[in-house]
Formats: sequence, C-alpha cells, structure tokens
Amino acid sequence: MCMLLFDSSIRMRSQPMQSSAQMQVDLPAVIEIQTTGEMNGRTRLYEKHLGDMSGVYLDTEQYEQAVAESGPDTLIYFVNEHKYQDGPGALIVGTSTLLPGKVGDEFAVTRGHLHATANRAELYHCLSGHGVMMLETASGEVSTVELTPGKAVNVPGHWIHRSVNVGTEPFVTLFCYAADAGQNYDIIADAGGMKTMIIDDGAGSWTAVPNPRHTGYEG
Ligand SMILES: O=P(O)(O)OC[C@H]1O[C@H](O)[C@H](O)[C@@H](O)[C@@H]1O
Ligand SMILES: [Fe+2]
Repeated sequence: MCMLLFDSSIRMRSQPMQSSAQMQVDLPAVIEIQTTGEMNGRTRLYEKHLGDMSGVYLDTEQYEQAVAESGPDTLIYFVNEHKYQDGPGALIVGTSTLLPGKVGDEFAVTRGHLHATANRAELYHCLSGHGVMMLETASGEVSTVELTPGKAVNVPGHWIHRSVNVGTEPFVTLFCYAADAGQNYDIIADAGGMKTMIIDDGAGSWTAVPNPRHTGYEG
C-alpha cells in the first residue's frame, strides 16, 4: 500500500512541464468599437430598462411616474462586451452606453457595483458624451470623476463604481477589467443606495449631494 502511494507521487513529479506550444491558447480577437458604443465582434449584449431600475433613485414617486408615462421597457443603458473565457488572466472589454435623462433631480445612472472579487480593477475611457464616474469605498471614501471624450479613469480594486450621465447625449465608455471579477450589486442595495447622488444643480451643471437614505456600507 505504502509503495503504491510512493510510486504514484513519483510519477506525478516526473511528468514533463507543459510547454506553451502544447497549451490551449485563446486566439487574438479583433473588435471594432464605435464612439456610439456599437461593437463589432461582441460576445454579449445586454440592456437595462426603466423597469429594472426600481429602488435605484431616491425619488420613488418620480420613478413610478416615469414608469407609468414612458413604460417599463424604456431603454436606460446597454452594454456590449467581448470575452474569450472567464479567466483567471482573461480580460472583458466592452462599452457601456447610458442614455441621458433624470428622475426628479437625479441624473440617469447605471446600477453600480463592487466587483465580487473586490480587488479587481477596471479602466473606463470616455468615448462620447458627458458623465461622472461615482466611486466609493466600503469604509466611506468618495470620489467623483468627470468624464468627457478622451478622459479615462483607472479604478483600483475595492471601489464601488457607477456611471452617471450628466449631459444631453448618450454617455459612452470603453471599459476593461478582469474576466473573473464578477459583480456584487447587493452592497449598494443593502446600504440604501450609494453615499452620494449626482443631481441637477439648477444652473446647467451637476453637483454631488449626500443620499439621505444611505445607511453606510459596513453596518
Ligand atoms: O453592471 P452595472 O452596474 O449595471 O453597469 C453596467 C456596466 O457598466 C460598466 O461599464 C461595467 O464595467 C460593466 O461590467 C457593467 O456591467
Ligand atoms: Fe465594474
């Protein structure tokens, strides 16, 4: 019995290392990206509609009214993405196109999330439109980064992130992050929303104000 165990461990150790020539490798992917967010060569497209945004905006009365007037199927944003596998090591590259609009004073937003594997970073590069990337950590740090075409934000791991369209055109970003990052949406919902809201300042611009419903991320 002992000899058998010993024999098998020897066999395992003596197996030759796999050379890169023998490894199954992904093929390089060529994708075409427009400043509208259209993507040739995508592997996935998904859309979020007004009806999917329940609980996201502070003014629930205005939200319900918008749903009643425009219908739950009104498009809010769409995401094109390309990935060859779930990683580790692989990238997801994609575009997010967030249409302009407001619910009450609050500008249109994506749901927002923390990466399920929280240390995974993400690049956002603005292709068109005018937006703000809202960034918050679970321990209460806040950063709001204004994005216009050509500007990018390299978001480190551990930052909750959400896009906001503060303009009158679609806000389009090119993003890139680790394919094994995943998304944790509950962290925002469980905290009563993000700590900060981006609202119309009444003078043609935007301003960041505290969300009165926010209960903190860590309790
Ligand atoms: O996932 P959401 O918070 O709804 O945001 C929509 C999309 O926005 C970004 O551009 C992210 O990188 C995507 O991974 C995300 O899915
Ligand atoms: Fe993300």
